[in-house]
Amino acid sequence: MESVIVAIDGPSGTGKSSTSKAVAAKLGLSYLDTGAQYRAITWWMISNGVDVTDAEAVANAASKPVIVSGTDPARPTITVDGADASGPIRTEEVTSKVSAVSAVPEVRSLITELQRSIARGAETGIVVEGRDIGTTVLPDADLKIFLTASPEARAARRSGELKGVDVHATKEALIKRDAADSSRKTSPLAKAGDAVEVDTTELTLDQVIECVVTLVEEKRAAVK
Ligand SMILES: Nc1ncnc2c1ncn2[C@@H]1O[C@H](COP(=O)(O)OP(=O)(O)O)[C@@H](O)[C@H]1O
Ligand SMILES: Nc1ccn([C@@H]2O[C@H](COP(=O)(O)OP(=O)(O)O)[C@@H](O)[C@H]2O)c(=O)n1
Repeated sequence: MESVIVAIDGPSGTGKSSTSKAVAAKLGLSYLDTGAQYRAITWWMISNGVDVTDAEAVANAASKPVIVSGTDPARPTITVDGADASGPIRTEEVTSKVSAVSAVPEVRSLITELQRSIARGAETGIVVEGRDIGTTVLPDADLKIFLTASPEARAARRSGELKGVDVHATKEALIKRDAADSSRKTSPLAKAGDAVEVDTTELTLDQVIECVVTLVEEKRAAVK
């Protein structure tokens, strides 16, 4: 296999970003964080005074921001209209509003096209992580992984990152976002029929990385 495309989906805090970056780095592949792109467009909407609860206003503005993702797993970058957005897209305000913006069909079709063109341009292959990569963005991916973990484990991991934030509040916010992402009409968070499900609750990050690397290597060996 000359180039390999790996889709990694799952809810928040299951380990998608950490696993995808490490797998891409180990195998010499590019890396794309699609959640960062939805966060970036959300940040632009907030900064430009667009009411994110007004789906029509969001749809009308969706094509305005220019979002550029750098795909080096050692140094992922994201810019909006040329400005570094990596810090501002991680604020609590963006996190609480991103599901409303990402549910708008016009936003999804624009971002999906952007993701497909980035994947096409990755010479050695790419690991793309998100919610709908295996089902919608790259349905022909060579390998699809769906990561899961208990809400308790996911909340503990997330609140470990955000110092001083209450685990209970983190868990509630996380469950609310998963419910919104799973119930939207256009390409909801879902496991593709042909995805391999990996429950990471009792696994260390290294074990998850090893598991995915082995699955990619098995795929590559099978088509040689
Ligand atoms: N298997 C694991 N065990 C313990 N901590 C983990 C595991 N996988 C990821 N983490 C940690 O949990 C946090 C969230 O992981 P991340 O990769 O950002 O998840 P996602 O992209 O699915 O939201 C990070 O701090 C990461 O280091
Ligand atoms: N492929 C994707 C990726 C993210 N998203 C949206 O973007 C949000 C942020 O994704 P993320 O991956 O940065 O979220 P975390 O799990 O890292 O907190 C999700 O809650 C979804 O609303 C999406 O709709 N489709």
